[in-house]
Amino acid sequence: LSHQMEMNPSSRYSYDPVLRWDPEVEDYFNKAYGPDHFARISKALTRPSSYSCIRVNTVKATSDAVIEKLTKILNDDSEDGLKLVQQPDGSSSPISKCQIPGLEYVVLVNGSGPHRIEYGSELENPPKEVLVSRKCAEAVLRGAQVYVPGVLACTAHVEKGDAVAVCVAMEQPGDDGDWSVNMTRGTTLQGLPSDPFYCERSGLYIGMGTAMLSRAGMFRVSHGVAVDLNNRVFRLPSFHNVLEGEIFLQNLPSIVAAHALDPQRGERVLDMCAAPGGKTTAIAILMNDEGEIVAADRSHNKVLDVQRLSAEMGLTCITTCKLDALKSVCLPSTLSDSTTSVNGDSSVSLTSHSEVPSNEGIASDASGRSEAEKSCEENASTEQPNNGGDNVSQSEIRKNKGRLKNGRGRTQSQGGRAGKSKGFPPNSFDRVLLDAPCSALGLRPRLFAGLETVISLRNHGRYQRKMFDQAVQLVRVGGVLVYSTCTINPSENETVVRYALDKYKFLSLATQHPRIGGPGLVGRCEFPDGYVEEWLKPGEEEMVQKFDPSSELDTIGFFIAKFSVGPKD
Ligand SMILES: C[S@@+](CC[C@H](N)C(=O)[O-])C[C@H]1O[C@@H](n2cnc3c(N)ncnc32)[C@H](O)[C@@H]1O
Repeated sequence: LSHQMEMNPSSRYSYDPVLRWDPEVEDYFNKAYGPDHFARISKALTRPSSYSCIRVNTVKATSDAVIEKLTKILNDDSEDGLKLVQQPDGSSSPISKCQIPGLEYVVLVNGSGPHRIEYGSELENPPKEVLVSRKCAEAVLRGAQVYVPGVLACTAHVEKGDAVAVCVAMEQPGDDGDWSVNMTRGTTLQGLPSDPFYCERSGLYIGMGTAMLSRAGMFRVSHGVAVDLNNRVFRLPSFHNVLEGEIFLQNLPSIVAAHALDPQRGERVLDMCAAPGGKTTAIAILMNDEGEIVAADRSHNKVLDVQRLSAEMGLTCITTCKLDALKSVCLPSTLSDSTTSVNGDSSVSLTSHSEVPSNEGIASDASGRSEAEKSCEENASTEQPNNGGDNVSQSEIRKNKGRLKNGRGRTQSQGGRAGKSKGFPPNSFDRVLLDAPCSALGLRPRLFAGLETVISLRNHGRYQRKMFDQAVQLVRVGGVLVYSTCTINPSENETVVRYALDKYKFLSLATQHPRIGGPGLVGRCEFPDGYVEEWLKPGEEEMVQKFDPSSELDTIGFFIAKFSVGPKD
């Protein structure tokens, strides 16, 4: 295949990635979905959704006002990011209100692609190239620019202003079975078959652009745009710095998860794995900022991200704390007198910055968590769509901004510190959201999935079941518990629901509004090693929402289960 692509420039200089899976994982997903369906899911994962989804902060703005402002920006020649999505004939606007009942405050901005790009590729005269990391390419496919840190290699003699083709360096299998990108940053490409990654980057070209720096500059400076990618395979808007505080870029299923919780004004809600706060703020807006939402996360720095986002959106009903979801429940006897009350809850104490390890990585290692737990957490933190820049999350951008200007709200009032919680008494919340850290195998676009094994996938499920055991104790009788993930892996979705329903007889699946996702998987799976996994029972599949990346809705892969909590006795 590589040889053919080498000989045929039009297939070499194209975008047609094949997602690599661990063979046992591929077998498992083939069994779960059927080979054809899984092939479609796999293909869909390599592409971004065809639209961006914006949740309007209705506490500050209306969707009509936001549409008007975005349209103005779209027609402003200086706003390159949004101009990208303008229809070629300029006839119909790419901006519209979501038509799903109850989600009219969500604004959709259509992108386009895949486009055929003319790379000017003659065999004797190949285009100059810039090779970027996979993470950089995934961000670029979502609308980001090509930033300097993402560049790995470049053709010799590239000067500022040159036309360059941008392609992706993918992980390759090594002799030891591990995957890696074996390339020294700064490598010179010749455009010849003898180049590193020459065959491997066939079919992995994401656009044509203008070099903003010379080759030497790309590897000398530490930040800035390396290539202005003005001719892209996928054209999606970048909302970097656009209408801050009034809008939040969020995947549609995440917005639906907040609706599934059905929070009511004045209630007390716990968001157990809250950072960076996308669903927390969605819940707060549904509650019209009335009541109390406790937003917890085990990472101190990520808790600060939630604080910043809440402040930016002007939401005051959100209380944040650093808390390990595996230790969320405390018995009243464990509450010491010395704890400081935050929003009237004596189980939460403010922690001085010095008490919190400054290096989360070191803290994590010291906590003795398994590799699966750690990778689960790292993956999950990328759920937020990132159109803002290469390898720089929106929360990172916000953090930097926070350093420059002091926003109002809790960030300031708590001096940028996250209160450390000792947990909460049983039955102390009306509703709990467990948006669990997961393998993130639903996120799009994804160009590589080879690192997960069937064992790591099962371990994610084990970690989530432990969190569920805590969550279920914290919801009062008559309350609601919502469990969600951004993965297509049944071990983290249907299997967790089966576990929950079998173990806690007082739980029942509840109807979700809106319900726009598809059904869950019914049945069981027997693995070659004898391990058996149980999924849903007939009748339960229509009660959950499973967002299929290959379906017409064109969303990320996502799963939502809603439970009503009956008498616990
Ligand atoms: C899927 S993300 C949450 C996304 C968030 N709900 C949102 O919508 O913006 C999962 C989060 O779980 C956190 N996390 C992982 N393990 C945790 C634990 N043991 N306790 C609390 N939080 C944890 C991670 O730091 C990460 O921020």
